[in-house]
Amino acid sequence: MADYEVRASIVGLQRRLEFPELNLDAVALNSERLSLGDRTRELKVGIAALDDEARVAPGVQRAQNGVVEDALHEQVELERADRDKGEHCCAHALLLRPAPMGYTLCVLACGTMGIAVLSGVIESLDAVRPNTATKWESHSPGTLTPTGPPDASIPTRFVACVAREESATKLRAVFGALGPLGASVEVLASRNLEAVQKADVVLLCCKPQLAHAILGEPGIKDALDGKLLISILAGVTMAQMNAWVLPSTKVIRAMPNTPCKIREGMTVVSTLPISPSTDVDRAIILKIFSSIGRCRFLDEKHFDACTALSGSGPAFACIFLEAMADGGVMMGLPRAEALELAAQTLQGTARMVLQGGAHPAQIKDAVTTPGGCTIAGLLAMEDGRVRSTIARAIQVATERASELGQPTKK
Ligand SMILES: NC(=O)C1=CN([C@@H]2O[C@H](COP(=O)(O)OP(=O)(O)OC[C@H]3O[C@@H](n4cnc5c(N)ncnc54)[C@H](OP(=O)(O)O)[C@@H]3O)[C@@H](O)[C@H]2O)C=CC1
Ligand SMILES: O=C(O)[C@@H]1CCC=N1
Repeated sequence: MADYEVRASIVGLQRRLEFPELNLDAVALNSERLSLGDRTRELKVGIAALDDEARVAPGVQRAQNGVVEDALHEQVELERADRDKGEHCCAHALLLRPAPMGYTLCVLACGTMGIAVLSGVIESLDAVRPNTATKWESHSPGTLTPTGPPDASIPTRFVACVAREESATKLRAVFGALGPLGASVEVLASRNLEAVQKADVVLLCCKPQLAHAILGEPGIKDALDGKLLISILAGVTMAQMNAWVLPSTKVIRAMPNTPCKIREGMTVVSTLPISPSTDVDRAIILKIFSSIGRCRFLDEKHFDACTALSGSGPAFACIFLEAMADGGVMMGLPRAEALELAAQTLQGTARMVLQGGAHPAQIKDAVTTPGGCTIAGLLAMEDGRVRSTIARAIQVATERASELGQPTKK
């Protein structure tokens, strides 16, 4: 036994003990190495001993009382054949994991939406708005400005991965322009496995038809083991994704939209399955999406409709916006002013609904003077069947969303 301990000490210090599954950064057979102060937060430190709790206890005690108070403690029992002696030995290791200091968020396939979400999150972390209340499901817009002790549900390290080097170069410029935190984003091209390995939480933002191939790349399944995988893909179901990853991977769907980029997004998140990590996962998801707009949970069965309404919605809203501006231009308004008037009018009206709680019909009626110009315009719109046209657009888009990421019908 003693031989083993000495050997463990030497091996441990020189090449991380012979327990690779522990992935220790340092090993202590006594408390000396634990006097590393704050550096222990960045290290996984193991105390190993052999079947001799008495010898471990003093070091453990000191560690708990002093240096890494809030570290996560985990008792692990190890068995190894002692090759020197041909014996089967047992070792106990107490792992002192670093206190959580945030996590690594990987945006896998960081295109239009990946950039929108990641830029929004980074800007929210950078924002200094001391009096802004934390925003959860029903408030907007929000901020992730960290106050007080480090929050394990806030991302602190970022990896973005794309297919092509030219996209990576573009991404570095886009994120670099956001300031120091943006510049810290690690951008990789064609290195999906490495990106996923580095991550604690993966936001999958590829085209729906690419998901199977990307998740099926060698090593990706294992790299996702136990991790939270948030997919923003239209049409690709949880059942599909669950079949493409290990059972230990926690798959969630989210449907954000492009206004996330300016932290005015609308994101719907699928209801979380109950698991030991539900609360943590919920906090992580809310911190991401509430920081970049509104966020609400809905059952997955509604996802195709949400994809059409809020995912595609910015495109539909812009048709209406452009049309209003065109009308102004037709009547002689300069283009820029017409666009400003239309955009601010839509924004103000939407805020009356969201913030003031007004019903759209109330707002419409309040504007509509009997015999006035508004009713004249409204009737012209009804003649053009604007309402049913817009509603049908959502219907058709929903139907199309349900086909995305599905095998093509012959
Ligand atoms: N656009 C929107 O408004 C919304 C889109 N969505 C969903 O988001 C997803 C992405 O859409 P969007 O952002 O518009 O798409 P983009 O085409 O803008 O982005 C796709 C990204 O995938 C990368 N990519 C392609 N192949 C690979 C690969 N093999 N490995 C890693 N990365 C790869 C591309 O990299 P490269 O540039 O190097 O080719 C690009 O960065 C879709 O599933 C869509 O349904 C959801 C809500 C709204
Ligand atoms: O058009 C699309 O397929 C994606 C999904 C939602 C918005 N854009």
